[in-house]
Amino acid sequence: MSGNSSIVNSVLDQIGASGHKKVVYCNDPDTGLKAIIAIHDTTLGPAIGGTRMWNYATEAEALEDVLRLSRAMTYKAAITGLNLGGGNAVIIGDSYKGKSEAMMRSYGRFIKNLNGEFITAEDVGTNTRDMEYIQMETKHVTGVPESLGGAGNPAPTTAKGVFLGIKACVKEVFGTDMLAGRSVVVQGIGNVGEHLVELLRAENVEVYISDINEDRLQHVARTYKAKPISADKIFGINADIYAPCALGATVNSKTIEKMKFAIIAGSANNQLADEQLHGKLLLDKGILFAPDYLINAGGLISCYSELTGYGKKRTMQLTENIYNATRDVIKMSKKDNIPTIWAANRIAEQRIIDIKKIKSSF
Ligand SMILES: NC(=O)c1ccc[n+]([C@@H]2O[C@H](COP(=O)([O-])OP(=O)(O)OC[C@H]3O[C@@H](n4cnc5c(N)ncnc54)[C@H](O)[C@@H]3O)[C@@H](O)[C@H]2O)c1
Repeated sequence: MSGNSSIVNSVLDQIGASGHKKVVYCNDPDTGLKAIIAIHDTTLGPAIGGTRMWNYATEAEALEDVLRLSRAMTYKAAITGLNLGGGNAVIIGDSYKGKSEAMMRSYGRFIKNLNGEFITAEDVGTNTRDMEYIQMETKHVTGVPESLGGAGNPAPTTAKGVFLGIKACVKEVFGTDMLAGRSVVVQGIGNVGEHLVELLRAENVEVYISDINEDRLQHVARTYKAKPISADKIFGINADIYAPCALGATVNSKTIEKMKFAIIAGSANNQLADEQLHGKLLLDKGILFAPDYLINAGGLISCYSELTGYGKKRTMQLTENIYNATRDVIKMSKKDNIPTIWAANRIAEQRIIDIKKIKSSF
């Protein structure tokens, strides 16, 4: 009995400490679905966020990931000026072997039961086909194929935003945003990473790539004339920019110590293992960090356009704004001598505070 209550306490404490509104555990033995949906904040609008399918070693690891991812979505929507809240979901399992139509539709029914409080889209381990299955059960899904009236895979728009974030940082560090001759390490060349490699190579950037999927690595290397490197080489390499496009927490005390990069700018969510500690370490070491949730907002913008019926033109306008928004964050960080992630957090939090006030005024 005491063991059970300590588990409950630790889960609820964790949810409370991160400021979450609601966490839903989904279990369907018939389809093998085990998922967690986390809703962080809905001040600005319904919570939106991807569904990640990953083979987590433990449920505790899955919970920690979904809590971190959903909080980041709140900040992403807020700083991008969208009327959306933050949420996210994880499905525990192997996305290559453990997925089925029934599982995705079952998951869609759990989302349906949230009555619009949570809207989902693709993330690591899920794709437009999965969103199509979810849409068979609920309308609260985006990133469905264009042939079904959706905006399609958000990854190309995400990559475009990351590319512009990189340019804004290069302008700051090197005095020009011309990328030719610069070098970038892209870690993870999946949906977003591959598009980013394409954009960088089109500007004659020297691109190093790394991925745990060897076939993909060789394919992308051949297609774009990028240089494959092994995972253990990433943090020692002499390149201008590190673009994390796989999973989070790759910027930590161990990796920062080895880094010779001038800039970190990529698509992965929650790149800093600890925003307070590692934000400060990067500032002290003179490495410019582009806040991940700011520069990877292109995908969210694409999903927002799908929800609101905005066209591609508006999606591109909002995505292009990532360049100036990144410059503004860098400016605030320099003026107040604070890490860029703290500056971004301030801007995002202020918008939520302001909108909360107007919502409670009448
Ligand atoms: N897809 C989007 O529009 C979008 C939007 C915002 C943020 N993100 C974030 O960007 C990242 C990439 O998303 P994606 O959609 O391209 O996912 P994806 O699953 O298509 O690609 C991820 C790639 O990373 C590789 N990988 C995993 N672990 C690795 C490791 N340790 N080292 C090297 N490679 C590794 C995988 O093999 C895969 O090729 C994720 O963190 C995701 O949350 C994606």
